[in-house]
Amino acid sequence: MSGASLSVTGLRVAYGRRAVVEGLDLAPLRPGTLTALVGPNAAGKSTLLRGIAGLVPGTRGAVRLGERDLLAMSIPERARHLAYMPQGLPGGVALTVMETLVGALRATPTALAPNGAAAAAHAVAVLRRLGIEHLAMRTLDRLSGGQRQLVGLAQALAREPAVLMLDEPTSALDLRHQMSVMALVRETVVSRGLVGVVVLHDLGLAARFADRLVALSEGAIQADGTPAETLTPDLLARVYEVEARVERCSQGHLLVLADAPIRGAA
Ligand SMILES: Nc1ncnc2c1ncn2[C@@H]1O[C@H](COP(=O)(O)OP(=O)(O)OP(=O)(O)O)[C@@H](O)[C@H]1O
Repeated sequence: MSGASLSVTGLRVAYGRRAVVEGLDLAPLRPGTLTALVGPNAAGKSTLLRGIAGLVPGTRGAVRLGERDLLAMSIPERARHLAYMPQGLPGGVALTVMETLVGALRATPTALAPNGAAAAAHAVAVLRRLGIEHLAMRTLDRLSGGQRQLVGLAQALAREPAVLMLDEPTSALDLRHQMSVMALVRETVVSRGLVGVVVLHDLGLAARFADRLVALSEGAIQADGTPAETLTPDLLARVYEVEARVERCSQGHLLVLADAPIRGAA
C-alpha cells in the first residue's frame, strides 16, 4: 500500500496542436478511495486518463503520486505504480489469457508475483476473483466482448498498482457483471489503499460505488464532490443537456431519471 495521494496540476493534454485538456487541476485523489469520472461523449474523459497515465506524447503539467513525478518516469517505472485499462482490448490477439497475464506480470513484477511460478499462481488467483478462471487457456481472439473486458480488468488488478485507472470497465458487461465488477473494484481499492479512478457512463453505478464524482465537459471540470453533491438536476442540464430528476430508491441509492433532452441544445 503506497498511502500516497495522486495530484494533478496544470495538466495539458493535446493531440497535435489541439488541446483537449488545458490547465486542469484536480484536488488530490486519496488512497483507498474510488473516483468516477463522468461526462458526455467527447468530454475528454479518456484523454484525461491517458494524459495522467503518460500515454499522450507532449502532455505537460504535473502528475504526482506523493512526492514522485509520474510523468517524469520511464514507461516501465511508471507501470510499477500505475495501471491503466483502456476502453477496449485488442481483439485479434492469439495469446491465451494466462499468457497475457503472466507476460504483464513479468514486465512489471510485483511483491506478490516476483517470478515465474509465483506469477502464474497470482494470475490464477486474480482470474478466480473475477470468476473467469475457466477462461485461462482460451485465446483472446475467441472471447466475447464482455469476457475480453474482464480479462483487461484482470491484467490491471494483477499488477497491484498504487493507482488503478479503468476506462469504462463495465461497458460490455451484463447487469450481474456490472454489479460484481464494480463491487470488486471498490473492495480492492478500499482494502489495498489504491487510488482508484473509473470512467463510467452509468451515473447510477457511479453514485453507488464511487466515493467521489468528477464531472467533465469540454475538457474542464464542471463539478467535483460526493455523488450526492455532484449529481443535481442543474449539473445534468449543464453538462448532459437533459432535463432530469435525481431521486433515491427504496434502498437509499441515488437514481438519475432523465426525462427529456433540453430543446435547442446541440
Ligand atoms: N487519438 C486522438 N487523436 C485526435 N483526437 C482525439 C484522439 N482521441 C480523442 N480525440 C478527441 O478528443 C476529444 C475527447 O475525446 P475523449 O475520447 O477523451 O472523450 P471521452 O469523454 O472519453 O468520450 P466518450 O465518452 O465518447 O468515450 C474528442 O473531440 C475526440 O475527437
